[in-house]
Amino acid sequence: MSGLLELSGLTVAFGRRGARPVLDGVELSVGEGEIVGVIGETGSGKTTLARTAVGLVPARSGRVVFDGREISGLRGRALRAFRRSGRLSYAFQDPLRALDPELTVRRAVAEPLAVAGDLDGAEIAARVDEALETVGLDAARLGDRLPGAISGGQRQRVLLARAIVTRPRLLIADEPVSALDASNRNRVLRLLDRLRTERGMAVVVISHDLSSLAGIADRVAVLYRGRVVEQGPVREVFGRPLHPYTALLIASAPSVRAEGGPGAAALRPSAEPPAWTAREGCVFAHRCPFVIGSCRTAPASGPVGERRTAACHRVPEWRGLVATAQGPPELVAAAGETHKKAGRPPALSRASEKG
Ligand SMILES: Nc1ncnc2c1ncn2[C@@H]1O[C@H](COP(=O)(O)OP(=O)(O)OP(=O)(O)O)[C@@H](O)[C@H]1O
Repeated sequence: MSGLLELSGLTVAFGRRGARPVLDGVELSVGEGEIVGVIGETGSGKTTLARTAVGLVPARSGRVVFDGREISGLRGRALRAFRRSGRLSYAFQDPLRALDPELTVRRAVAEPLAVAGDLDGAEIAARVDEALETVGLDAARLGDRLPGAISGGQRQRVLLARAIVTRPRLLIADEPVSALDASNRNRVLRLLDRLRTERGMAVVVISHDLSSLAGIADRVAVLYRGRVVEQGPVREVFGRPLHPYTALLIASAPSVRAEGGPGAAALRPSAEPPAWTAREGCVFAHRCPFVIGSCRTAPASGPVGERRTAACHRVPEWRGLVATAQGPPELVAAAGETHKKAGRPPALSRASEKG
């Protein structure tokens, strides 16, 4: 059965020919009413994935199919008409930059409907009130304010109201909670869950915050350097990651780490700079403590069980190596170390990458 949104072999590159793709053969499917999380470190391509899916960035190759129609092939007027329809909606990452500072809340939310041109003024006003109410904002009190005169949490909800005012079948929300405090974060997450339950709306949530996704996502896709290295049901992926990169991400997020799962020290990547371009092999090979020859030369992909994929040649044997500390010497050495610094381990910062 095909999903509502199907990305297949999606490759995107910016700039000169031959530049390393920002997205490289991405496969992702989102079903009706499903919540899918996309996680990965800064620069892994999450926003580019969202922007390509909604037609803001052209794909170099591969396909984006929404509701049975190929979007990646649309150009000019046909693409504009599809985007105006608002059936596939995108809530941008940064509300302060995404909202016009000179448009009141009411006008900002009304804009997608005004652009679509299907409704008269009274109908638009009613839909705007409905959208603001859905996100828990008081239209009478806040409707005439400018973005600069409301709180960060309210701005985030205005952005969501604007994204759902067209009653989309799928919403892609780019880091919808990253700038919010705990209470606003929970409010926005509950809202996304409610939209799915009450309207059957599918949601793709891009987030750095694994614990947020653990609470609402059905499935999760892990992006690293433009490739989906693992995907599957969120409980399974967070509970028993099958790609060493996923394990590293999760080990660095104690709030979602399963009891007894490998710690970040045991997974500390090799500090060696990459000696090859990872186009053919695994994109994590240059950082992976479990690397073997084939990781550098052959793509590893494919299903691991019915609903999971993990692009790793050493699934599941690397997990056994961690458990018994019988891995390669650098792993055993790494396993004996502890990260003295609190917070994000150096392994996940872009500074540690040279390739
Ligand atoms: N329009 C563009 N032109 C050139 N390079 C771009 C463009 N957009 C994105 N990139 C590059 O593509 C890579 C992926 O960027 P992207 O914003 O998709 O990552 P991300 O995972 O969303 O990061 P973050 O979590 O920081 O938002 C980065 O190296 C970025 O500099």
